[in-house]
Amino acid sequence: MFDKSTWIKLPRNVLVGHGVLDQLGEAVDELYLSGRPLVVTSPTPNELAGDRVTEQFAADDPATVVVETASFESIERVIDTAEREDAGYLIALGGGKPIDIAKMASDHLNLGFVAVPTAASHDGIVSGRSSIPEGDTRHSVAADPPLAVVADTEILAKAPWELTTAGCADIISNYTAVKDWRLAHRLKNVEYSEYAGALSELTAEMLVDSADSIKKGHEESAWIVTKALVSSGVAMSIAGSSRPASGAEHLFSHQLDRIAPGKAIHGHQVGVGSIITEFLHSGEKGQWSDIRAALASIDAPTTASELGVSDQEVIEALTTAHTIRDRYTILGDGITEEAAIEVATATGVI
Ligand SMILES: NC(=O)c1ccc[n+]([C@@H]2O[C@H](COP(=O)([O-])OP(=O)(O)OC[C@H]3O[C@@H](n4cnc5c(N)ncnc54)[C@H](O)[C@@H]3O)[C@@H](O)[C@H]2O)c1
Ligand SMILES: O=P(O)(O)OC[C@@H](O)CO
Ligand SMILES: [Zn+2]
Repeated sequence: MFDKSTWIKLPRNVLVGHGVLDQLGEAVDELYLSGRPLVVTSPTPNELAGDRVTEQFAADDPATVVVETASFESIERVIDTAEREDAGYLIALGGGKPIDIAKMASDHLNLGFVAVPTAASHDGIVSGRSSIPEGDTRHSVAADPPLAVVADTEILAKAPWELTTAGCADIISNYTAVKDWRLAHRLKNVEYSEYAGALSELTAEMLVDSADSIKKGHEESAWIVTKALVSSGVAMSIAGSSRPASGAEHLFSHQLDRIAPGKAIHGHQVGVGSIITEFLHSGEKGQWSDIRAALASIDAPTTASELGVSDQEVIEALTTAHTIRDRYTILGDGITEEAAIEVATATGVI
């Protein structure tokens, strides 16, 4: 008997481009949401674009809640505000933090939410994944994706450049994530989606092919990376997990978040992780140097010192990364300290 089934959750409206923020009201109208919108934002995005968002919903008396940290306390505050203000849906305005918070809160409230990213910093801004630190856990969990994404490249292009290069590096890391996924499929019978794997790889390839156009101050950079972030989010939705975009390089990054908190940002850490894990996959003659060159060409870090972490922190993250999640990767049951030093040295990371 044929017994396969799948449920792919995707945004309905995705607007990317110059000035599309002014079409937010129109994009929301098409979703048949009702009631008051609650804008979930953080201080800088609120200053930059809060009024442009709320004025489009003036007839529905919008409310705003400003959050600062990605925490369960922030999610509680959004839930309480939404209940108190009788919100009908949420609009997340900002970088990854307000979007993750709104994603989790809207899941809890059974309300729809719309994402208005102001930074193209990682592929969580469009995906069905949310990442809120809980105890020792740093990786994402499933949460319904936004019903719509309105990504204004004029705003995204003015965000700090390192956030855009982090978004690019998060996409480049898809190369090794897919290698890890295939490995887990071969060795551990982990379910693999050819469609999601191919889309994720293609997304990384297209971004690298466009690397020459990714330059500070060019709005086209925001356009290229945001389209890639959407595509990577779709790959995760097809897979029903973050597997197409998260392998050992992400385990390494999640460990760095615990060992050296606040020193480097997600995309930059996974980029450096990807150089290392590509070497582990394919050896000296593999494509690790292509990944390193692609990262360098878009101004993303390629070494521990550029990340602002110590060599010892890199080694500790590498040797312990396999323990943090039930996700088989090239790190297998763990690599020794000697192996970690060797690969980090051979790739010039330390
Ligand atoms: N959901 C996922 O799958 C996923 C994946 C990776 C990371 N994350 C999470 O995302 C968060 C990191 O994302 P982030 O770096 O976007 O965080 P963020 O929302 O804190 O934004 C980073 C900084 O950039 C500022 N900013 C945003 N847009 C700006 C703009 N246009 N101009 C000037 N400043 C601007 C913000 O005010 C903030 O200070 C972390 O909490 C991380 O755990 C989630
Ligand atoms: O599930 P994780 O490992 O948090 O990955 C989600 C996202 O960062 C993939 O780019
Ligand atoms: Zn990521």
